[in-house]
Amino acid sequence: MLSQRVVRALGRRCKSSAVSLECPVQAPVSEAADQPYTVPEEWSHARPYQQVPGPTPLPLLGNTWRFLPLVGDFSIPGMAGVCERLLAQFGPVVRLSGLLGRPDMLFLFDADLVEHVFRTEDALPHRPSMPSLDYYKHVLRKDFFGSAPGVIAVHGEDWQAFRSRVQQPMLQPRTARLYVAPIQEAAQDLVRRCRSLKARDANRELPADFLNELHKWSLESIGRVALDERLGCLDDDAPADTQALIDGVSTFFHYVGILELKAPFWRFCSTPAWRRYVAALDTITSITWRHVQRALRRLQELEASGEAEPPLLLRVLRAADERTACLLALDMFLVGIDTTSTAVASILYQLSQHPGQQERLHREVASELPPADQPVSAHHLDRLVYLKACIKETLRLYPVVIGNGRCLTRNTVIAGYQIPKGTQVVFQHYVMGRSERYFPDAGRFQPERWLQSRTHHPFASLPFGYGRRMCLGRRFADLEIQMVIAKMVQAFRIEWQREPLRYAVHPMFTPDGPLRLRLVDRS
Ligand code: HEM
Repeated sequence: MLSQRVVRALGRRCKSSAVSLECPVQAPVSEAADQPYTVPEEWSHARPYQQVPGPTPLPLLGNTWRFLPLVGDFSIPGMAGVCERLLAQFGPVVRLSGLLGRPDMLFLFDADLVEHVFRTEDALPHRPSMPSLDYYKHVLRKDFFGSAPGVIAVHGEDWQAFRSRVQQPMLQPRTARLYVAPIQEAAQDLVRRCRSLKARDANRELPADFLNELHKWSLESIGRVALDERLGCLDDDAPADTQALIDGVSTFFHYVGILELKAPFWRFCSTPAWRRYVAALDTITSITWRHVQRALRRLQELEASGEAEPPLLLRVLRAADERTACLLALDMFLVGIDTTSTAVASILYQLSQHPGQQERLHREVASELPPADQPVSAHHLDRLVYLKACIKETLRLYPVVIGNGRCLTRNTVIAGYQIPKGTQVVFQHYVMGRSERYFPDAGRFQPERWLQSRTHHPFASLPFGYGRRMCLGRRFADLEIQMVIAKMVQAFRIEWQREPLRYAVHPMFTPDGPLRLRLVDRS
């Protein structure tokens, strides 16, 4: 049964789903927002915004028509290729204007320009993500989320108030190290599950829906961190609500791209896509809430028993209130499941494509880690330098988030152009990560490049973002990924016997097709 409180809050639906067309990025501007951040002379000497090159919008349809099936030349799954074409056609700064119902986008393909924008961002950076989630949290379910509804799709002082409450425990390297043992258990659950799945296949291949198993592993890992709970996602009799949560997150990501990039009909009426999206978010919210309630009860028991170092969520609960803890857990589930599982899918797939590098990694793992049934410590992981290089190399070539961004909170001069506040600047890390300008022999999977003293531009590949809004779960993601890849490589040789997979934006940048890795036992 869902918590009565959540049911009540979720039950108070908006009378109408219509939303105003007001640009959601216009509110959170700083005091100095109306001023160019640069000296006025620079602004007055800069070229007008209209001169930034980019695809020409059509009357009425703008550039949104490009996402239409059959006639359009853009597609969401094919966005990586679209971005490469835009760079080739227009150069390192491209304006995508005339997007119905949303601000213009400015694509940056130059790492110096990315650095410039990041280094001059204001105290309350605004990531231009998800007006639909913004609407869900701030309008449709405002009763539940209140005025500080987490960090995802939250901006300005509300964002700062929430982030400052949770940032310290989340990003301290010391915190992630407390989770090595439970994260190892989750990784071992996956190895066990893989053994049993491949044993069911004559060719020892994993099933076509193996990505779902990785989602389960990822949820299991975050469950340990966020809730201090063994969810049992990878057990044969996994609780039904774990798959419901995974499906909810997948549905959320499936529809968010459609709602955000295609014509925004959801702003005027309740479309089928919008209804499925809202239902998915309601599911995620209510399941998370139920688990947080359980965690709260455990906190009371822990406090009664004088336990010294309660887990993350419980520490947040102790420091704040139960709503903050629930909203943090919700954001962690929302953006911490598919990101990490997609990264792991991609790394496993790349290792299967590069047996030489996989063998080198196996040698490192075999010499640095204790036998599979013994505990791995943070010090063991520290020594896996080639593993870390393989992870970085995969995320350089196949960043899970192909383009992070910022919504300008003040008029800014970029590349000699006057860029007005409200413009969504998109950092094209997928394209920059593959550019010869920043990485010699850029197309080759070459983890060794990360072992040399730094020669690459620090802003060309930033898989976890940068600055005050950098990924809050980065420490946990690093730990989870390192542990699970080390355990998989320790247990198996990972092979691929089928046609190579392409990648597509779904909206994580994912190997596009059944992930039928073949596993051969190492021992
Ligand atoms: C490979 C895995 C992951 C990748 C590639 C990734 C990537 C990112 C990126 C690019 C951002 C935007 C940063 C910016 O705007 O500068 C972000 C934000 C965020 N990530 Fe991650 N992430 C991953 C895993 C996780 C995990 C496991 C969690 C939670 C446990 C998490 C929680 C968050 C949160 C809460 C934010 C929003 C921070 C804010 O707006 O203040 N992420 N992530």
